[in-house]
Amino acid sequence: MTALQQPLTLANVQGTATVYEQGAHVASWTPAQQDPVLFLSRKAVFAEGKAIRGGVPICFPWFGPGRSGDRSPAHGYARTIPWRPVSATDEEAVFRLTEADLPEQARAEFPHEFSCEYTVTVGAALEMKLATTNTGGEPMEIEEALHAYLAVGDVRQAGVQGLDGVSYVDKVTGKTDMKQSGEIVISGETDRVYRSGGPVSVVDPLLGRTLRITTSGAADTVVWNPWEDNARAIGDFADDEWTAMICVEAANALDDYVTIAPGETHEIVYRLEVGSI
Ligand SMILES: O=P(O)(O)OC[C@H]1O[C@H](O)[C@H](O)[C@@H](O)[C@@H]1O
Repeated sequence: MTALQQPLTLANVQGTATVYEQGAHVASWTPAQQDPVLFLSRKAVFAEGKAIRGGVPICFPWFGPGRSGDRSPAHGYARTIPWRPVSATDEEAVFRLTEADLPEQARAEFPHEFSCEYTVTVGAALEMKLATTNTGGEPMEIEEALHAYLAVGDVRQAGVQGLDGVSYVDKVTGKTDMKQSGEIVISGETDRVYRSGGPVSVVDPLLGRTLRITTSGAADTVVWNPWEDNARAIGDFADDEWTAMICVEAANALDDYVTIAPGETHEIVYRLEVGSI
């Protein structure tokens, strides 16, 4: 496997982030005088064609195995191929991906002309905006997610707030008509597509902070923790790391796929801030 090039570093007085060209993948974000906010596995592999375990993978043009359930690779192509750097300052980096960047097989499976522009803004907040333009002549259906891995002290003690009363699909049990009651407390394998785009807070008493997530253009919030047994089965994830992370993802998945008309642009935005408990 060929190792990835060094990531781009965005550093200013308010915070520092690193972004790999492969996947336009934000691998870390550390606001000034704070601990890292994104989880990155110590077994993450930084190699061409391999998704990085942690940070913020971009899932596109489908999520997981897609709404049909038979798409491969998982989460689409965008996280494993290089994006083109467009511009970079200490605060903002922009990357682009078009159909011309996709491998041949991908173009057969996703036969659309498009331009994805991804803007990462680093400061006291981390903001990621994925703008997808349909540059072809036919309507284009996409699924997508900004699949953020958040670092927590111990996931069993953290609470995810903001989804009380929201209906969700439970991908662990296969039940599609679930309804959240109160805050989410992780007490086993969790893989849920909530039918709401936030705002959501992860209250973390151990690290003494609250991670605040606001999104736009996302119909869903995905919450994922593999728990103990599944963690062991993931090669690029250490056995004990499931306690130190939770994924809270902005998504348009399952029935919430997006249809983009020719010439139109769809945007999904994920904004992350750190607050006190
Ligand atoms: O292992 P990956 O392909 O990166 O996927 C990791 C996870 O991503 C999402 O959260 C999905 O909802 C999960 O079903 C999946 O297991």
